[in-house]
Formats: sequence, C-alpha cells, structure tokens
Amino acid sequence: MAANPQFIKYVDDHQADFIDRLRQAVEIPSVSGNLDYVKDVEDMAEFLVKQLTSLGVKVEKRPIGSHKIGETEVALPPVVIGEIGNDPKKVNLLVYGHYDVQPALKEDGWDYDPFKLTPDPNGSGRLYGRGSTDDKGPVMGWLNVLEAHQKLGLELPVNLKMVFEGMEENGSENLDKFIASEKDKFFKGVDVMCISDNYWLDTKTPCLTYGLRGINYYEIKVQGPARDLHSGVFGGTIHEPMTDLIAVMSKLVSPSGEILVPGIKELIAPVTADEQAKFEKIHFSLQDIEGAVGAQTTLSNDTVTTLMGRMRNPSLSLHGIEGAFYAPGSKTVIPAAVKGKFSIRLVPNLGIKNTTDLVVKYVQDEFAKLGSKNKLDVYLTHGGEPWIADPNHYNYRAAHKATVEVYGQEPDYTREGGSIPVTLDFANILGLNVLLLPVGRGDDGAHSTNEKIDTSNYINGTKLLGSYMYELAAIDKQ
Ligand SMILES: C[C@H](N)C(=O)N[C@@H](Cc1c[nH]cn1)C(=O)O
Ligand SMILES: [Zn+2]
Ligand SMILES: [Zn+2]
Repeated sequence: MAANPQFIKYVDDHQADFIDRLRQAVEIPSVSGNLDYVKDVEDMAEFLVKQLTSLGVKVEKRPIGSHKIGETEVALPPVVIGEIGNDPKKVNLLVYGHYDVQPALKEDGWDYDPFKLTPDPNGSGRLYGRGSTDDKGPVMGWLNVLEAHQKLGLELPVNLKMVFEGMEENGSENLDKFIASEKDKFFKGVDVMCISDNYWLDTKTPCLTYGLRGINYYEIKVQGPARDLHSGVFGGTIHEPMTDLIAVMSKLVSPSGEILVPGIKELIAPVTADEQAKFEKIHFSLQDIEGAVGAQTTLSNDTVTTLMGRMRNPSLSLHGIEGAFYAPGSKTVIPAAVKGKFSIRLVPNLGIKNTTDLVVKYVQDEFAKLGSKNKLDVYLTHGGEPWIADPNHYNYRAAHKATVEVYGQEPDYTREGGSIPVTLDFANILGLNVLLLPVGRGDDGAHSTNEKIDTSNYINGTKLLGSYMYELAAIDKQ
C-alpha cells in the first residue's frame, strides 16, 4: 500500500520546518565518551523527550548505569524509549537510532562550525554539521513522519516503538543488558526492526543493507619513565615508550592494507560464485569512492576488489596515539606513557574472541622482540560481532517497495563496512529480522570533517521511512 498522498504532500510543504528541527539537534554537541560534553549528551536526550512528547508519543528516559571516562565515573547517557499505537491488528515496528555524535572541532579542518547546521552557500542543498547524517538526520526523519501524521490527523499504519541511545559511537555500553532486561516488557510483541544509521554506497542509488562488519577496538599502552622527560638530557639513555609503540604499531598493517597479524587472513571465508555475482551487480564505480574520499588513493583499481575490501573483508586501521605531542611548535619531550589506538573491522568467521587472541599474542611477541625494559599492555576496549540478515524477509520486501515508490528505482542490496554492534543484540536477543535502511549518501562524510546530509536525502528519507511503514502494514507476511 503506497503512503497516504497527504503525508507525502505534508513532507514537501514542510521542508523548512524539518530542516529547522535538524538545526536544533545539530546545535547540541552531544559527543559521547568525553567529560566536556556529558551535559550536552543529556540535553540531547531531553530534546528528544520533549519533541516526542509533543508528537503524542509515550516517552521514558531510562538510566542504564555508569561508566568511567578517564578516571571519572559518570552516568551513561539514558536510553530514550517511546511508543505510539497498540492496535493488535497492526504490525509492531521497532525503530532504533542514536543521538550521540563523534567529536568535531572547527580546527580539525571544518569549513564551518561543526555544531551549527550550515546550508551550502553555493546552493547545492547540502546541510553541513556534525551528526547531520550520523545519526541525527535519520532520527529527525522519524520525528518528521510523526509530525506529519499528527498534524494531518492520520493514524500511523503500524504500532511504533522507538529506542534511541547516546553511546553508539563508544560501544553502546550496557545497551545489550537493557535489551535483555526489557525483552518481555517494552520490547514484547515487536515483529520487525528498522535501523537508519548507515549510508548509500554512491551518491545516487538508494540501498537496503543486510550486513555489517563488526569491530574490535584495541589500545596498546606503553609505560616507561615516571614522568615526561627532556630529550636532550635523557635521549640516548633510556628505552622510549613512543619508539616502542611505533615499532609495534608498524607491524600491524602494511601500507597496501594487508593485515599482518598471523592467522587473520586464513580465517576469511573464500568468495563464492554467488557472492561474486552479487558484488558485480552493485552500482558502484571507483569515482564514487574517490569522490567520497576527496582523493584518488584507492588500494586497488578494481571495483569489485574495492567493494569487497569495504564490505566482506576485514581491515585494520591505526587511529591515534594518546599522550603524544601533537600541537604546533617543537616541544622536545619524551612522553612517559603513550597509548596507541587501532581497530579491526570483523567479518564472518572473525569474531571478537578469536581475533583478540591472535592480536594480543602477536603484539606481545613483537614487543618482546624489541628487548625493551618498558611495560606494554594490549587490550580490547570494545567489540561488536559481524552480522548478516535475511534480505528476502517481508521487512526487506516492504522497504524495497517503498524505495521504488519514493526514488523511482530499485535499491542495491549492500553490506555496510561500518559497525552498529547493537544490531546483533536486537537480532539475537529479541529474535528479530533487522532492516538497515540508509537515508544519507556515500559521500556524506560521517565521522569526518564537513559531515553533511543533502536536503533531498533528508526530505526523501523522511518520505521513505513513512512509505516503508505503509508497505510494512500491507505486505504479505509469508
Ligand atoms: C555505521 C554507524 N553509523 C557508525 O558510525 N558506527 C561506528 C560504531 C563505533 C564503534 N566504535 C566506535 N564507533 C563505526 O562503525 O565506527
Ligand atoms: Zn551512527
Ligand atoms: Zn558513527
């Protein structure tokens, strides 16, 4: 059943209001995992509570315990849950999104203040701001759908439950426990789930995503002297933590992207003919990835190899070194302790545990080879397993129809290179088919400088989420 035409018209007529809603959300710098922004993350939860309440949703803010940021114990951001409708004849749809964002500073290289939603002055329709696509745009999309129905006096075609968290960018701590504890309470009766927290592959082809890579995030801590030292006075006399750390980190991945940890490559499942055919069908060109990256630096010149590198093979990325000198100027310090950070994107057969066993042993062996008197510790900070869903389920068929209605074209079926670890918890704990229904484009720059969402994706995305509900209500469930 196509969406109510009044709904589609309302969305077209209220674009400016919807952009204003996103503007308000982006202005709250809800960076998770950072002491300086704890209050902002709480404010963002409160913003959602107010908005949802005014849209007729029964809302609750649930505490889910506390965690340490550095040495300070603070409350975890609350989970915001809401529900609207409980007609036993309707499908029960659960929607998830996150209201926290990645860090962003203007001096990282943003053209505009990352926490002011800024329309492209050249009129391209791009709306720049941290969280515009990851994940405030899609979350506001659901609120827009509710607003349209409320203002038009239309009943929703499904019963809707919503769960919004504020720790997705930092491992979704305790959300699995919350899901398990609410399995027979808030989540009781849910039929299917939809998550809009990933992106199209390119800039023009909508897609439905049925897989995610997992993630293991590691820290390597190297400690030596009791305090930072003068490199003129002590250089050449002691084992330096940074030198040890760089030596070990340089052994993790080659410049051509090959993971050097022994045993990992061997675990990757061989490509089947069916899989090869699926990858060859996807609309994608090297120009798409070059456009998104802003440079011609792909590891391979072959499209399918590049796609597989992103979706079905593991990758290891080096992220940073805490404790290292990075400011302008020429400070001649020997840092006393440094923490190297890296992550591995996981794929089927490469799980949290077997990968960690290989990584820890290898890092310790490589450190031992250095003969250093410093201390090294390597540990997993958070992990999420890889996930694959059944794309033939009625949940996907409904989204397929909605995509054709809104965009006039068939969606690609993709697997996401990024990770949404909680997807697996929802799928396994609640036994649900989960649909990943992206709103933004492949060049949106999530996590990057100048993150944006195109107005057309935000507005058509709102229509898509609404149309999906209508299709879900009408689709043959067999
Ligand atoms: C795909 C999703 N929007 C996302 O960005 N997920 C993050 C999750 C994460 C895990 N550790 C830190 N962040 C990602 O894939 O990096
Ligand atoms: Zn996200
Ligand atoms: Zn993210």
